[in-house]
Amino acid sequence: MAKSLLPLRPQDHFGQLARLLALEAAAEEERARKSIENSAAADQAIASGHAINDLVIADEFPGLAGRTILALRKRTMQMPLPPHRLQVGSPVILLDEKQPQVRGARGVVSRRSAEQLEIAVNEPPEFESDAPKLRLQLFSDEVSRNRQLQAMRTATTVESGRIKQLRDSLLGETAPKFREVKNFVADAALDPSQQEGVKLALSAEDFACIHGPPGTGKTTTLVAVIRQLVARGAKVLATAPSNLAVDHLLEKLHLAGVRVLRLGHPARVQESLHHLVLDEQVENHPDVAVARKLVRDALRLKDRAAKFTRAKPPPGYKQELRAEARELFSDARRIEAGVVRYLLDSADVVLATLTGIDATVLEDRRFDVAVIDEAAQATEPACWPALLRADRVILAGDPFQLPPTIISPEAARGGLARSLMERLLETSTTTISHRLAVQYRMHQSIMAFSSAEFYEQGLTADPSVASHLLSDLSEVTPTDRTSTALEFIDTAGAGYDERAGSSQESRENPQEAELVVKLALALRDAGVAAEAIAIISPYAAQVRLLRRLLDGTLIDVDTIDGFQGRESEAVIISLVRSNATGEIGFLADVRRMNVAITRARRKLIIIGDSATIGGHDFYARMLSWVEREGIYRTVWEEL
Ligand SMILES: Nc1ncnc2c1ncn2[C@@H]1O[C@H](COP(=O)(O)OP(=O)(O)OP(=O)(O)O)[C@@H](O)[C@H]1O
Repeated sequence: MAKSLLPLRPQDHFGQLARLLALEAAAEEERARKSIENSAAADQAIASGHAINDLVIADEFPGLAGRTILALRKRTMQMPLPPHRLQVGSPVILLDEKQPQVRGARGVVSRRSAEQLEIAVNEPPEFESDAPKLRLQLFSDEVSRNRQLQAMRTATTVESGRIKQLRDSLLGETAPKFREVKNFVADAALDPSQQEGVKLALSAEDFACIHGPPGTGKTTTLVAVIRQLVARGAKVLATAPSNLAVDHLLEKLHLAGVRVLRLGHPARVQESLHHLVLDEQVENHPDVAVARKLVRDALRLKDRAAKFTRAKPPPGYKQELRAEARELFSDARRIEAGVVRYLLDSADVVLATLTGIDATVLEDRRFDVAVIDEAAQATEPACWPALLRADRVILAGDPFQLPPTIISPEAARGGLARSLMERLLETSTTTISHRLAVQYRMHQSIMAFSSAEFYEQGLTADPSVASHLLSDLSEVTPTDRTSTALEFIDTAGAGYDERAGSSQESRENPQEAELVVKLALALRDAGVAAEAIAIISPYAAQVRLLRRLLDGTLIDVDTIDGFQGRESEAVIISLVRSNATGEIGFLADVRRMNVAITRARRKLIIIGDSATIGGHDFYARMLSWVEREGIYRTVWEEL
């Protein structure tokens, strides 16, 4: 997107975002529709594990919050399910195989075993045929897109009140205001930079950003912000784009004794935190036992109505049974709604993913402050449902790590990949952001390059980590490898050529993979716990290959995107690219590489071909960093 001049006009800005969202929706739906309507694509979806066919409903029983759980099995009951990619929490659609174009039942996978998948649906499906053969497949999340569009429409048209004021400041129409913080009690556990971040957040009357480079305790700081807000009587809506990030906040707030309530499908929340989820608390509320009985009665009535397949019931009788069932369902919902309201009133902090801000649950409830963690990974439209519900907003994140994932290249080029936080940081002329300065993860040599490239040399390593090495761990034998923090192993000239992976969409480098395995096992043999070693690569095909090679070792192998937000004592990065033309593909997105090189605590080994990557300025500087701070080796020394 061309750098927008402020102020942005609401019509133009939201109109443009809505267009980009439509492009993204079209790209997503194209993918999903292809595999629903076209039988060849459906076969492909089944072959690739995105769908399972020939299923029947083996059981149907009431789930949490008035939902129904359908247990699905292969028609031949004893047959195990084929290998598939439907995970607990995946959005799915259940279709009649004969009539896939007829609207199916949407739900979420709630449990999986070798023979059975359970899905939670809001309404039990009503298929035309009696014993339909069913297909279950992954489906895109239309509900959340509609919520975003609706929120942007409201933000466009609002003409007065707090929503308008906040919108105007976020669009640069008015300057964001800050006030002096009275009675600020510094939290002794925080470092001075984190305390400054807390102070800035508390002083914001409109919005403020906490910029948290890798390992700087962004979540720790946010928790401190939220605790102080709650102590001052505020109600807070705390959100993030991913369930993982929301759970991380939830756990820390709960441990700090804050009264929290987590919205969202329990299947998507970490098991140890289930007792903090709204649905679970609703379920344990005494009033809900009554509602549950109503749901059971309703299902029984529906069942009776469905049994009249041959015997002819008196006219209208079937409809009557169904109507009665519907009424019971609705009574059950009304009882639950009362319990939900009570639980929401009792919490000081309500947590949800950005897409999980559900108006049917929250109704028109407003909060004093909305907090958005990992804000640099959320698209701007994704933030608006949260923004509309609060008087003030605190965004936390790091725009120099991975941006939101967008599948339509056109939408990405148009600016959908640019987060609200990035836009605010780039366009603000006043101090709206505080960057945290002390990191608690990396040895100082590992930190140095990222600090210079992305944070204007603004990071320092806390003394507790500044010089820590693998060899300082009692179980680790000191070796050349465990007593140094940083190495680059250059494969240039060794003929370790990259090739297309089996799916043709990704790349792999088998010889490099073998070297990676050798290095990882050497670390393990020196006493480093397998769980403390991680291997990351930009390419999914290389990750698949490495996982195969390291099967059964407990060494973690993941893509860079999958490893964002995590850390490991030792990290090996496999860069993969090695070709005669110096083509580096999406390694050119240096933010991805920033994530990769900032995951290691005590040891980072990078393996790559300097002849392929060295033509790119960033990688040329990266090679000098290793020569300055660490050890540069050629692959010949490893053979
Ligand atoms: N002031 C501090 N003193 C000591 N340790 C700290 C401090 N702040 C954070 N840490 C430690 O740093 C680590 C990272 O903190 P936290 O989980 O808050 O960061 P994060 O925001 O999740 O990090 P990142 O953004 O890098 O993923 C934790 O182990 C935490 O205990």
